[in-house]
Amino acid sequence: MPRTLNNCPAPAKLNLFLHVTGRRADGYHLLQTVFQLVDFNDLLHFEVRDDDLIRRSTDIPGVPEQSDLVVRAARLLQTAIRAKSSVVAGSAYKPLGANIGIEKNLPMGGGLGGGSSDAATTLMALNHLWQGGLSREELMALGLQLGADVPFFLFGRNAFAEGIGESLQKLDTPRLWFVIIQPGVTIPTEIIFSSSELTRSTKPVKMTDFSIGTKKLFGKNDLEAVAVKQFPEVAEAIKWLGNYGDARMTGSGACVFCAFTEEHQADAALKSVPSQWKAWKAKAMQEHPLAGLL
Ligand SMILES: C[C@@](CO)(OP(=O)(O)O)[C@H](O)COP(=O)(O)OP(=O)(O)OC[C@H]1O[C@@H](n2ccc(N)nc2=O)[C@H](O)[C@@H]1O
Ligand SMILES: Nc1ncnc2c1ncn2[C@@H]1O[C@H](COP(=O)(O)OP(=O)(O)O)[C@@H](O)[C@H]1O
Repeated sequence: MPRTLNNCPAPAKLNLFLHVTGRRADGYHLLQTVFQLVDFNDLLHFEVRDDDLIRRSTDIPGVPEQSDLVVRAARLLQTAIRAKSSVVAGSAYKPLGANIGIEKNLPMGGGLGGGSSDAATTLMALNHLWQGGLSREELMALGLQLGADVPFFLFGRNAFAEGIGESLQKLDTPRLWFVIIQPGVTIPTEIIFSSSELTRSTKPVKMTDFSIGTKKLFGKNDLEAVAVKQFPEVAEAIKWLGNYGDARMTGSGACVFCAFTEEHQADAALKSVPSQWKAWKAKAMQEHPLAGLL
């Protein structure tokens, strides 16, 4: 049985569009979105411990170990495996622990789903190392307890999502290149969703309305209007990137992106990004790099 899994990617997602179609009784918003995986990622390293401790071996400024989604994901998985083993074996099950290292590349509060992706990678890697035997569906249900974006990363394919993001249908998306700009602000998701100015009644669309290569994949992001009003930096980045094409915000921001059909077009845009902003080029991926673990 392997004891370590190193260099496990936790890729970013882009919301190619994001419509808010309603609100649930618990306050969570009903969405329709297209999730696109891209090859810009955090890197996680896992080492099995024989005791049942979960330790984060690298510090993430601003994220205490106990609230790190990676640590919370590992604990949740431990509990789920313990519950499953007691049903199956009915005997002495000894839970394992893990040391987890995180190389954080994805900006936090960026709308790239970094924390959620880290959590999903942790569930996939530790389920494998601990030989937990949980199915993809079981892991997705666990992931939803950690955040609305987590099931998508476990689903492992680009998707049309509904509900709060947990109802997923696989969708083939164009093989595009993206330039992503971090406009220098961090936007907590709840600030945008709790705004009285948020449009919550966009008319639902059908997945069959989409086809590869049409502009329909790139509808609007309902969260963008609220974000640009409160954060002029986001408006400025969208305006600048708009010189190269259809620029928009991903998720609840703050990052903005623009799609290109050719890599050299993305390179040209990236080269001229003003120096006050961090920016990256990323390629569309069809599948999560760890999909094979499940
Ligand atoms: C907006 C999206 C779009 O993909 O992405 P991000 O911008 O965060 O990456 C997601 O729906 C975010 O998912 P995630 O970041 O996992 O959100 P959660 O931790 O579950 O929720 C954070 C807070 O946002 C609000 N929230 C979140 C999702 C949703 N469908 N409705 C909501 O109202 C709730 O107030 C919740 O307390
Ligand atoms: N491993 C983690 N990586 C990033 N953020 C984390 C992590 N664990 C917990 N968080 C918390 O989740 C928040 C949202 O982070 P992130 O997922 O990167 O942004 P977004 O939801 O905008 O895509 C962070 O501000 C941070 O407080």
